[in-house]
Amino acid sequence: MDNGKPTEPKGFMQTEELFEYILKTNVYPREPEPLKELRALTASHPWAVMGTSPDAGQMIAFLLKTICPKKTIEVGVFTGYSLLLTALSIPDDGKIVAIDMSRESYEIGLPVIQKAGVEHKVEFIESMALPALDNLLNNSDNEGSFDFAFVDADKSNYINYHERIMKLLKINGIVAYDNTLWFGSVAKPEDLVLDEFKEGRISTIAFNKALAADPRIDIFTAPLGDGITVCRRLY
Ligand SMILES: C[S@@+](CC[C@H](N)C(=O)[O-])C[C@H]1O[C@@H](n2cnc3c(N)ncnc32)[C@H](O)[C@@H]1O
Ligand SMILES: O=c1cc(-c2ccc(O)cc2)oc2c(O)c(O)ccc12
Repeated sequence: MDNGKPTEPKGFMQTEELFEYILKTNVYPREPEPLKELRALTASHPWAVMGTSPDAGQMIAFLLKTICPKKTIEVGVFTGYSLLLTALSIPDDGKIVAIDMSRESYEIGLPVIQKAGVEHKVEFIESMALPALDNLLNNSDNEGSFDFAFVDADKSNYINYHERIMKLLKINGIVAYDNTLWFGSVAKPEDLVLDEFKEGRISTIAFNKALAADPRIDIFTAPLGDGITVCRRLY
């Protein structure tokens, strides 16, 4: 990464022309106005690249509209692209427990969430994610009560988030993990990977291996954005 910008573009699985084609043909024309507005608002942020890729976002919105979740968790909010798309996709009485250590980032996108009329669905928790998840688990009402979770925070902790989310999700509940291909580095030999991707590559490879071996879940990985792995809790 140079000035916060990774050298590998999003949509690295396709040629740049093909990725642009997908965005122009069916992602941007279907992207709700508030999400366009939030993306534009975030574009000048030095860490804009962290926002969920709109093509992966479209898949998450599709999933959410299919399962109609009443209780969801988001780990890693930033300026709120994935949070707003969740809020726009779940029922009016659905709730999102949204966890991020930075309220400042969340507040950048908050006016757009308010204007879209979906703030009532959001309970924002400013905290490190692990203690926040443990705190949720301290209340036994939360165990096995969530329909959906989206994880897009510090990649080295995904395995720790997974253990907690398995307890918070209902059986048949769904969790989606972003960045499971970490700019394509997971499939490259270490010596061909730029230094700035090496640490994330190691933790992502270990995480992907742990998910593949986890008998509690069904999984698939979609090569959208930076790679997104979707799991369903089986028991
Ligand atoms: C990739 S961004 C999230 C992008 C967001 N999903 C979106 O669509 O814009 C990662 C976020 O995780 C937060 N984060 C990183 N490590 C964290 C931790 N240990 N606990 C809580 N939040 C964390 C950062 O503050 C940052 O806002
Ligand atoms: O370039 C990034 C960096 C992150 C990132 C780094 C460190 C953290 O503690 C959290 C997140 O996340 C990204 C991301 O989610 C993405 O979709 C693209 C790029 C990056």
